[in-house]
Amino acid sequence: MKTLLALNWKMNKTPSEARAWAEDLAERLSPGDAELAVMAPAIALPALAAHLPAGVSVGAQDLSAHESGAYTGEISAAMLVDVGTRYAVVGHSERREYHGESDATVAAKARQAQQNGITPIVCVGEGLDARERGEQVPYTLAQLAGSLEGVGEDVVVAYEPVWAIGTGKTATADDAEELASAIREALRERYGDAAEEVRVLYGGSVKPDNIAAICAKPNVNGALVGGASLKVPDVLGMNDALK
Ligand SMILES: O=C[C@H](O)COP(=O)(O)O
Repeated sequence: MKTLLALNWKMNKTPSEARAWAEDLAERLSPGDAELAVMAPAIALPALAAHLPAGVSVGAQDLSAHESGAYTGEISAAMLVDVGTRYAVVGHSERREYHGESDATVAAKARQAQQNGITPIVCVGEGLDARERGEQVPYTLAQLAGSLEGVGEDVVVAYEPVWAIGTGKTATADDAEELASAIREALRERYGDAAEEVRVLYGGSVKPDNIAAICAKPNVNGALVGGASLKVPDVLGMNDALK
């Protein structure tokens, strides 16, 4: 299966900046072994769909758990599909923390994505407390079970320890593999043989100089990258490191 380099811009870049970034990438990207996907603010997705180089996917950072109707401010899966969206991040720790999203909400969003042909990237991961208690595996697996309720196997799982996000503290490649292998086992129980085809990503302070070691681990099939996704040279560096 192809390694996935998922670039999460978070709340950065206007549509004009997104277009310039995509044009710059298109000029400089030499295709590697990884699949690239850009998870941008929804308002920038049409510009990305029009200007990203061929083969680079468009992704959303969130979507509504509802199909359509009276949900002011929400963006539906069908709207995202209409502008060329292939992936959607759901349950990022920032949405869980700042927008009160529960595992049940995350699962509802993932189901909504799948019903419309979007592959959800379901995020899970422990905070510092659970890590310091040595409970990172049971904590993360409990979150995963709730977040995958009723969700089919066309899914990507991103393990992001909250203490490593945007802090410069990267989990070691062995830490990433510990959780990725536990997640794989849980996916086998849920999906059987199809679990081998589910990509498990690591996220948290991934950069050009650490991505190769992390993605070389047997159960890590890519990365979800925040800070290092904003500058084209960093993205080229990560893409090259995965060749
Ligand atoms: O979605 C991406 C993650 O939250 C990681 O962010 P970061 O690479 O800035 O630590």
